[in-house]
Order: sequence, then C-alpha cells, then structure tokens
Amino acid sequence: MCYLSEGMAVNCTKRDIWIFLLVCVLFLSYHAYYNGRCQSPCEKRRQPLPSTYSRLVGITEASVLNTSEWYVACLGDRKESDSLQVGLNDVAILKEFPPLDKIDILVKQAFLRLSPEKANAFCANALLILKEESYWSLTVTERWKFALKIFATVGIRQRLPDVIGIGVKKSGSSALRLYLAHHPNIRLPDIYSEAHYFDWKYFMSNKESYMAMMPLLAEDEICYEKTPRYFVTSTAPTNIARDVSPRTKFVICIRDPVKRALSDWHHEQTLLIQRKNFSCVGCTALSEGIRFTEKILTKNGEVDSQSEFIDTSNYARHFEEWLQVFPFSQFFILKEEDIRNNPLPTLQKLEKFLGVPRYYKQEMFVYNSTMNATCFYEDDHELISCLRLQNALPHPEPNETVIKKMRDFFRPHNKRFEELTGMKFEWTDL
Ligand SMILES: Nc1ncnc2c1ncn2[C@@H]1O[C@H](COP(=O)(O)OS(=O)(=O)O)[C@@H](OP(=O)(O)O)[C@H]1O
Repeated sequence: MCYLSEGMAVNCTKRDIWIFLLVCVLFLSYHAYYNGRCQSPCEKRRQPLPSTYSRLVGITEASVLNTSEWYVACLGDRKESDSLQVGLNDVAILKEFPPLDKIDILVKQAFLRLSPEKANAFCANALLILKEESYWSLTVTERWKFALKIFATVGIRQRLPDVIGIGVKKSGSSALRLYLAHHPNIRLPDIYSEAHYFDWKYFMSNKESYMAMMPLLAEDEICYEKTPRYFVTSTAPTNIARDVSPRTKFVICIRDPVKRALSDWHHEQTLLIQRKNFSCVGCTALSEGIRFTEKILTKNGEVDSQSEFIDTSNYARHFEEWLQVFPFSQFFILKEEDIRNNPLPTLQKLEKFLGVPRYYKQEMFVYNSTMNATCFYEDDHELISCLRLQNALPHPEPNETVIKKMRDFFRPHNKRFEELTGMKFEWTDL
C-alpha cells in the first residue's frame, strides 16, 4: 500500500504505481472524449452505424464500386422513407439550417451525381475527418457542415441562384420548372419549388437562410430558383442585384393578361378552399365570374388598376422597374402558349441563354388526355412526372362587357410591353 511517512514521503510498490497510472489514463481519456466531442448539454446523438474506418478497409479492397455503393460505404445508408416523416414549415427553415431529413436527401442526391472518381475522393476526404466516428452519429447541423466541407473538396458547392424565374404568376412557370428540374445541368432548391425570399421573407430573414435553401452544385451545373411573385415586388430588383449578383439572369413567362387574371382568381379561391375558411359548394363559372367582376371593377364600373389581379397583368409597369436595375440582355421571356403547346423550341433557346448543354427532345413532352396533364419523360423513356392543367373549381367567366373593359384597359400596357421587349404577342390588340 502507499502511505505518507512522517517526512511526507510516499512509499509505493511498483504494482501500486501501475494501478495508479492506469486509473489516470482512464480518467483523462473519459474527459477528453466528452469535453472534446460534446457541447454542454451534450446533444442527443443518433444511433451509430458500424465504424466508418472498418467500412473503409472493406471498400478499399473492393475493385469497382458504383456511386450508391460508395455512398453506403462512406456515410452509411438510411432509407429516404425513414427521413421523410418530419414536416417542414417555411418559418423553421428561415431560422435554422434546413431540417434533418431534407438535408440528408440533398446530400444523398448530390453524392449520387458524383462520378466514381469524385465519389472515391469524397470518401477518402470524408473518412480522413470522420476516422472512427459514424457520419450518422453527428447532429443535423454537424452533418450538413461536414457534407458542405467535403463536397467543396470535390468541387461541389452551394451557390446563390444563377438564374431566377421571376414570374409571372399563373403563366406556366410550374410547367417550366418541371422541365428545367430534369435538365442534368440545372439544379433547383430541393426543399421548396418557390423560395419566396425576395418578396415576403426578405425583411425577417438573412442571406444565409436563402443560401441554405440552395442545392449543392457541381462546376458544370447552374442553380435555378423560381418565385413568380418577384416580378411584382418592386424591391426585388435592387435586392437581387445587391444580394445575389448584378449579373443574375431572369426567366419570365408571359400570358394573355386577361386569362392570367382569371387563372389568378381561380388559384386564390382554390387556396381559400384548401385553407378551409371558405366554401365554394355549388360555385359555377358564372357565379365565380360575378365575384371576380366585383373584385376588379371600381364602384364606377371602371377597371381598378389597383386590384392585384389587374396590376399583376400590367407587365409593362413591372418590367420597367426591372429594366432600371438589369439590362434587357439578362432576361429571357417565354410565352405561356408555347410552354403549353410546344415547349421544345423555347426550351432549346432557353438552354442557349442559360449556357447549358442541349438536353431536351420532342419525345420527352407528352400530353395525357385522361389526366389532362403534361407529362415529362426522361431520355430513357421513363415517365418522370406529370403536371395537371386544371383542378375541379371552375375558372370564372365574367360577361362580355367586363372582358371588353379589361381588354381596353390592358391594350396600351401590352403595346408598351411589346416596345420594351421587341416581341409580338397575339393578345396585344384583342
Ligand atoms: N404545360 C403545362 N402544364 C401545366 N400547366 C400549364 C402548362 N402550360 C401552361 N399551364 C398553365 O399555367 C397556369 C399555371 O401557371 P403557373 O404554373 O405559373 O402558376 S403559379 O404562379 O406557379 O401558381 C395554369 O393555368 P390555368 O389552368 O388557366 O389556371 C396552367 O394550366
């Protein structure tokens, strides 16, 4: 036994010293592990998978692996269905990084697009950092930061959009988005189809949260974000020039202003019904037409230029605001009827404008009459997705006099829009 002698000296046997040293080592290792790796309070960690290191040893012995095998070998696999259970809401995403499950899907999607060489490099870099730790034992935020860091080593980065679809609302922008989403060199924010950053989120959020919505991009990929309300948000042009880039490109879908206004009304009523504070049982095209008329005419029976349904269709007024900030060459304008009836030629011009390789072919666009939907087939003829053209609620049908009043109101604005764009529209002089 060790004891203190009268002269305060310590007398120990060799065995005691060894035991003492062993206890010290265990104690110090315990503290180093918890103080080094956990913040206080220590975040709850996910169930760890088998050691990444041993998985690396396993995979380096394998001769050829495809990208998904690399993914599993590197990071371990989790089923997407496991992770889709958490609901998202817009506000949560503004304050934090995108929530857990969407992040994992973003990472997986970006990983699966890597070439085998890049996947190999990604794994090597990832495992250097992870060492014995499991990727899935990291918290959400740690996982996201980790993934961004490792992707950067193989040239994949998050970037603010190169091109923004700014509208116009109800002019075929969702169909266009569907087509662009399948282009191999175009990536969209995977979380929301519409970011709504430069309209309603701008004043309660920051640039980092906008960036957090963006996809992971390889060097030959561009980022496309679409939010149709930007077109009518007068602060958007200057804010985009400042926060994104003065060289940002824009895509605008344009539609007959009267049809657009009617579609807009239909859309707003559908949303009201969905939010369940409005009932439209027995609504007809005629009754909707009357309610629409009340909304767009003043008490004197004039077209109300302040009505949102009318103002959004005043393309010249809004486009002039954009042209004060960005040169015309940065805008690509598409006609809704082209997106609807014959998208290929327009999409090929758009590919050129965006500087991406040619991808679209005629056989990719198929109208499905049973579903009344436009469907998109990938190169290998696999059906990817369909977009319905209408839903159950009838579109409003105002009477002829109201339509004529709207046509008279829009005509000079349409002419001005033609002057601004150098384009011709069938509906300008109607
Ligand atoms: N190819 C194709 N597929 C599906 N839908 C198409 C297509 N082309 C145009 N449209 C019509 O575009 C209208 C919806 O426009 P948006 O997608 O811009 O609406 S939104 O602003 O994003 O809510 C909506 O108009 P309405 O049906 O009149 O409401 C769609 O029918």
